[in-house]
Amino acid sequence: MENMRNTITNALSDFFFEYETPRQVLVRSRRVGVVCRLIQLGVLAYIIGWVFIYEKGYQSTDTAVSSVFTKMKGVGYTNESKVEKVWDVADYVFPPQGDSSFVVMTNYIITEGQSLGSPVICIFSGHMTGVCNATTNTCEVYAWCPVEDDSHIPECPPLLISAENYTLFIKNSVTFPLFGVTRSNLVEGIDAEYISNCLYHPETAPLCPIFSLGDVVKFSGFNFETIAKVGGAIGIVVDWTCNFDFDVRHCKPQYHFHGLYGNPTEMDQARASVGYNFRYARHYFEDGVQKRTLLKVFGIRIDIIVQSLGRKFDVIPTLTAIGSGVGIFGVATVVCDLVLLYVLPKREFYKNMKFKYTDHSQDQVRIVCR
Ligand SMILES: Nc1ncnc2c1ncn2[C@@H]1O[C@H](COP(=O)(O)OP(=O)(O)OP(=O)(O)O)[C@@H](O)[C@H]1O
Repeated sequence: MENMRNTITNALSDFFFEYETPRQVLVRSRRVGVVCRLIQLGVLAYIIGWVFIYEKGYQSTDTAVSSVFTKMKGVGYTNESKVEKVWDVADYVFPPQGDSSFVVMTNYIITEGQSLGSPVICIFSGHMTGVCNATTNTCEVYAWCPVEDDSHIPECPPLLISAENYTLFIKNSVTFPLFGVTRSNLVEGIDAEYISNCLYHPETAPLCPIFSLGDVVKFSGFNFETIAKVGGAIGIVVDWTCNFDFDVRHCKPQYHFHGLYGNPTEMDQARASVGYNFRYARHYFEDGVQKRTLLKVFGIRIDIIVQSLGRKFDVIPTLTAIGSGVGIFGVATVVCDLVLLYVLPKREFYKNMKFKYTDHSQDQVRIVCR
């Protein structure tokens, strides 16, 4: 009992009144010294250059919630078979509400005066009447007639080639909820007077929110005449990459243009379905008969895509980055130890210096000095 009490007392006094510190072995070797310092330098460069400066590991990040409005302007003119028509924004934009994704009609095939009369024989999709002719091998369908003839797409030039001069106004607002910041693409200095005179250009007017359709097509790498004839899709990316360690006034949008579908090389690969089109009908009554004008619309579909990344200094990511950097410094010690103990000619000598061997009973006990 007495022995046990003494043992516990000794253990407690050892625990509270002793301090252990690792023993260091100082190796005077140029080779190991240079290897170790080079690795440490590499790790330091990685932490400062990559983690802190390039990846900005000292900042927390957030993406924005956003809304986009668009408005097209411009007038088109056609003169088909001596029938003159003026096309304004209410005629050539689908849908007209100013969505972030819309189509600007650049070419069309029009079928006017279609009606649903008594059952007629049409080689077109319709409702089967059940009346068939065994001699001609045809069945009657109830459909809109006369049927559309889309075997020839107007070209040289496409009917609304003047769409090249239409202008697009983009209104975009973004909010970074984590940082409580809201920004609009009508940034400081973009006032009513500026908007009424400016036209976007990547170098001379990079913040102007008015874009010429011809420029949008050109910047996305398309040929206007080709895309106008058969249709295609273009993405306008509004990029908000902002560093909120600086004044929010420096948080400004950048515009990028991407051809999404319909460039000439894609068209060669996708012969089965070239371009982009859809059908649209305008209904009316004439002498009490329901009629419609059918349009097969070829157009440029524009998708406005908002991309955002906000950054701001934060203690937690900073400490995490420093902590992981300090941890990586341990790599230098491991590599240098390997060189020292297994590569150098005097490795046995260093091994003896680093490890202390004791003869305890039969087994060799190795004491590691760090
Ligand atoms: N597609 C566009 N091309 C050129 N300018 C445009 C375009 N859309 C709008 N604008 C101009 O931008 C400004 C703001 O447009 P907003 O739609 O907010 O106002 P508005 O007075 O209702 O426009 P609108 O001129 O269509 O009546 C107006 O001066 C307008 O003329």
